Amino acid sequence: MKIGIIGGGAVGLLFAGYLGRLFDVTLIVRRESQVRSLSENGVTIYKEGSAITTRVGAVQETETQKEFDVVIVAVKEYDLPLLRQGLVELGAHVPLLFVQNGIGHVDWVKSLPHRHLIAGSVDHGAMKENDAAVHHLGEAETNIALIRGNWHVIEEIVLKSTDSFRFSIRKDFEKMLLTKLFVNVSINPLTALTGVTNGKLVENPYFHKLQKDLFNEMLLLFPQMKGNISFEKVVDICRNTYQNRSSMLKDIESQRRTEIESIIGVLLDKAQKEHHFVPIMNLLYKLVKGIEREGLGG
Ligand SMILES: NC(=O)C1=CN([C@@H]2O[C@H](COP(=O)(O)OP(=O)(O)OC[C@H]3O[C@@H](n4cnc5c(N)ncnc54)[C@H](OP(=O)(O)O)[C@@H]3O)[C@@H](O)[C@H]2O)C=CC1
Ligand SMILES: CC(C)(CO)C(=O)C(=O)O
Repeated sequence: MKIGIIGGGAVGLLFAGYLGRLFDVTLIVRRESQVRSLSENGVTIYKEGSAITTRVGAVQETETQKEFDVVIVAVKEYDLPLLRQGLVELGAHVPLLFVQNGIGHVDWVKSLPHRHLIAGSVDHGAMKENDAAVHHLGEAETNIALIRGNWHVIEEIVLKSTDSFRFSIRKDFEKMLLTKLFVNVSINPLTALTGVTNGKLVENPYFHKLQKDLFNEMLLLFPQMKGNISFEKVVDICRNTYQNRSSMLKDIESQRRTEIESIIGVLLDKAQKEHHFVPIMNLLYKLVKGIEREGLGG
């Protein structure tokens, strides 16, 4: 099975390192320097004191000629629009798997002409070390659900998946993405603003109380999720990814744009339309946007 992975960031490298042991994997990146680094070094995954290196292919996005059986899109949500042309050129028959947090990308994904579209929800913690190495912090799984098309296109990945990098099939992609959204709303902005790792949010009673209040604001917006997600799930993920610095914290630290729009911005629009009072979300959104604007994180 030939797998293309667009984006050699934390998640792209993690997927390439694990899937590259089982399949023919090519990372599609945007910098020539990263192609060189990957060709020379392969992808190294650091985990609990060990390091495993996997050889993978690497090409620059403009030079992708290979025919893929599936393409995993691992760029940030706000970088997706620029990929449209390239994805169309891959062919509408090529199944695409999107791993972005949040729900801001769903309508855009649905607007693609591709026959098989799959949503992914990544519970792993991944922290990029350099262009060819990533830390796997917190063993978890990747949930996947069909947006449209059929399963057989991705069955092999699920069947061959191993315990250290497991894929689980979910029936309802909206419910799956909302579940992850509850997690990201309760972790990412708080870690981005306080600078702590995920695990500290459940250890520190002040942060933990804020997490709970945020979770309750989420339930106001999505009452249908009441029986589907519990606050314990958030706590479990914080513990599982104890040492991880969330993707939003890493963005703030690197003075990069965050995914706050796709994680909280879309929820504030919903709250306004439906007349819900979500003061903590509002405050966190404005603080993250303000810090992002001033480039204060570095
Ligand atoms: N990190 C984590 O623990 C988790 C992240 N996620 C989700 O996964 C997605 C990716 O996150 P993450 O890996 O952390 O992000 P990173 O910022 O680490 O990586 C994004 C990568 O995309 C690359 N990229 C951007 N545009 C293009 C393009 N046109 N062609 C090729 N490559 C491109 C960037 O390249 P360059 O290096 O050149 O800028 C960068 O390497 C996000 O949507 C996030 O929400 C989900 C769960 C956990
Ligand atoms: C699961 C979690 C919270 C891991 O840090 C994540 O999705 C992220 O960092 O964006």
